[in-house]
Amino acid sequence: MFVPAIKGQGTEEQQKKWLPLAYKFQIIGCYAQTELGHGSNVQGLETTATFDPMTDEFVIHSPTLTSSKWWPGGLGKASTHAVVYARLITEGKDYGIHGFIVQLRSLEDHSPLPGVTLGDIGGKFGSGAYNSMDNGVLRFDHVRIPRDQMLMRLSQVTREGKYVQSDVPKQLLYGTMVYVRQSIVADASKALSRAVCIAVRYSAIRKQFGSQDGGPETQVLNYRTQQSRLFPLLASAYAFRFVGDWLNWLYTDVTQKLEVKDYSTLQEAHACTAGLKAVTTSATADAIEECRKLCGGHGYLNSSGLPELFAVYVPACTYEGDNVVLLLQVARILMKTVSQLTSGKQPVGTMAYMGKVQHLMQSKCAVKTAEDWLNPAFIQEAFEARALRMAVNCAQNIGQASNQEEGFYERSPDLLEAAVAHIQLIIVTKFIEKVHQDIPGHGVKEQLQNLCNVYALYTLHKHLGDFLATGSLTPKQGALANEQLGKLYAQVRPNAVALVDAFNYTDHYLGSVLGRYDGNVYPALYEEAWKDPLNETVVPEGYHEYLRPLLKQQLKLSRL
Ligand SMILES: CC/C=C\C/C=C\C/C=C\C/C=C\C/C=C\C/C=C\CCC(=O)SCCNC(=O)CCNC(=O)[C@H](O)C(C)(C)COP(=O)(O)OP(=O)(O)OC[C@H]1O[C@@H](n2cnc3c(N)ncnc32)[C@H](O)[C@@H]1OP(=O)(O)O
Ligand SMILES: Cc1cc2nc3c(=O)[nH]c(=O)nc-3n(C[C@H](O)[C@H](O)[C@H](O)COP(=O)(O)OP(=O)(O)OC[C@H]3O[C@@H](n4cnc5c(N)ncnc54)[C@H](O)[C@@H]3O)c2cc1C
Repeated sequence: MFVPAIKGQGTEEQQKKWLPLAYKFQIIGCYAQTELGHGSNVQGLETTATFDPMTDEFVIHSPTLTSSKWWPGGLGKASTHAVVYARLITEGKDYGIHGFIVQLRSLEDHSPLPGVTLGDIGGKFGSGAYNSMDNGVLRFDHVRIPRDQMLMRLSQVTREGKYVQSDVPKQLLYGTMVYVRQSIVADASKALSRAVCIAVRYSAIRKQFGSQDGGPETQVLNYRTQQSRLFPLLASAYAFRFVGDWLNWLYTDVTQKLEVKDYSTLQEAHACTAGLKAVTTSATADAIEECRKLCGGHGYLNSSGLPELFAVYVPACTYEGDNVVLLLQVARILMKTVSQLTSGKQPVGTMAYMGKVQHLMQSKCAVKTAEDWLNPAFIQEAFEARALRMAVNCAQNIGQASNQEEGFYERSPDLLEAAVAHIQLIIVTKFIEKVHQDIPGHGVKEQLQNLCNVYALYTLHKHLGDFLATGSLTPKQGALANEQLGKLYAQVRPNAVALVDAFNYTDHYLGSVLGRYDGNVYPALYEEAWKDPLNETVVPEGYHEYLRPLLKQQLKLSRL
């Protein structure tokens, strides 16, 4: 994040100076924004950067305990430099949060520079999976840096100490986070596909119950409950891959527009990266845990690869923006869009469907049979009607409050659900668009169509309350969707293993004895057990100190 921050907020000159050093690992940088007292609320950060016109320097300082930088990855032990986000103060005025390049450690002996206190913040969730990352703590005691180490693409401070705001939106300060959020959506698909690959392969080899006359037991992958839990996750892995590909296109397009000072899609980029990051990471974290449970007891073994994958993945719901905070950002933009509908201003991009407000507010879903749910037009319209009606309902309720902000606060739980509905519509839309494309490979398109319908109808089933409460569907149509879902699971089953083999993960990358390509799980589990350090001795350490005295004492007591 050190590099994209300099790319996005540094001048050409600053990029020429600092990026080659970073690329060649002549310096190691981190992104020091979050503090002990503030993470979500960036504008609440307390670290100060005060301009000293006498020396043409900024004085970086941590005025309070809560201003200590806290969490930045790589900060504790590895980084020599940081992009530090601090309150810019010049001529006695606080201009808010800006980025500054600050050297933290000597390039000679890696010792912290004068005025810099550095360390690691300690162990984290799980069996240490994330402990390979030195998330750090950093405090400044009046550390001086040259004025030209303020990232000056978005705003500048002159030699005399005058603050100058460039003619670019101040939100570009948040650009690095937008970049990382879009990459996290693709990462969600990778993490989810790993977990699903393990769970599907294991479910194909695991047999339990159902033996007839001594014959083989039933593959657990054949149980309807296993399919109804697992196949929506398989479909989600593909859904997140395709929406992640689209989001990368959107991000690239916005970045190109920014180059020519076209800021027209900045808001769309923010809403989509924030919302898709929130929805895909929450779903993926839940799905990895579900995949662990789908593997029964063996899923709880470290050798299954699932506990570590879960422990490493779950902070994705928090880092790069807490998911609730990000969804509320989406909700704010939805409310702004709804308020503009009466002005005649046509919504664009992923909000364009809201322009069909007259139709969508009164449309009646035309589904009459289970098979009708295989028609993408019916799915698309149902998801559009749900999302729009939820947004309009929120806007109407907010409108009844004494003031907008109070209303937004009071209705924030409902706004959260409206934001999720909008983002799920984007994911469904992009999946439908993908399967409408020419897709090579014999039968591949049909399989992806099945998965697209599984993702859409599973999501509809899971959020049926929204669809019924907004009148977007009738209970009968909801039941027909569930009926169709069961038929789709039967169509996915024969290709389930092929659909996870298609991720083409090596056994090494998968890191799971349950997900081995050859399915030879039981010998691998047995072999792996003996590698456990506890098995280095036949009689366990502690026997003589603890077990033997206890056993002897109890034996003696029993003879009394
Ligand atoms: C074995 C297993 C192995 C592997 C497992 C598999 C995979 C692992 C997965 C991934 C690993 C790979 C990579 C991981 C990558 C990164 C993770 C590491 C580190 C994480 C780094 C961090 O966390 S960095 C810090 C992140 N912090 C945040 O996100 C802070 C969130 N807060 C904010 O963004 C802001 O404070 C805010 C937006 C919430 C509020 O902003 P503000 O106070 O300014 O107020 P407003 O809401 O009024 O906004 C003002 C206007 O600005 C618009 N806006 C806001 N944000 C943006 C934006 N980003 N872009 C554009 N516009 C923005 C907003 O809409 C308002 O506009 P108006 O028109 O209404 O004025
Ligand atoms: C593994 C990991 C790596 C990280 N790496 C970095 C890094 O490299 N650089 C960096 O700068 N930071 C990093 N962070 C910090 C991370 O970005 C923040 O933790 C994250 O942005 C969440 O902010 P917070 O901790 O202040 O959460 P809080 O905002 O304190 O969240 C606590 C609760 O408050 C709720 N909440 C907060 N505000 C609102 C609101 N307005 N309305 C409703 N609910 C609200 C949240 O939903 C949440 O439930 C990392 C964090 C982790 C876990």
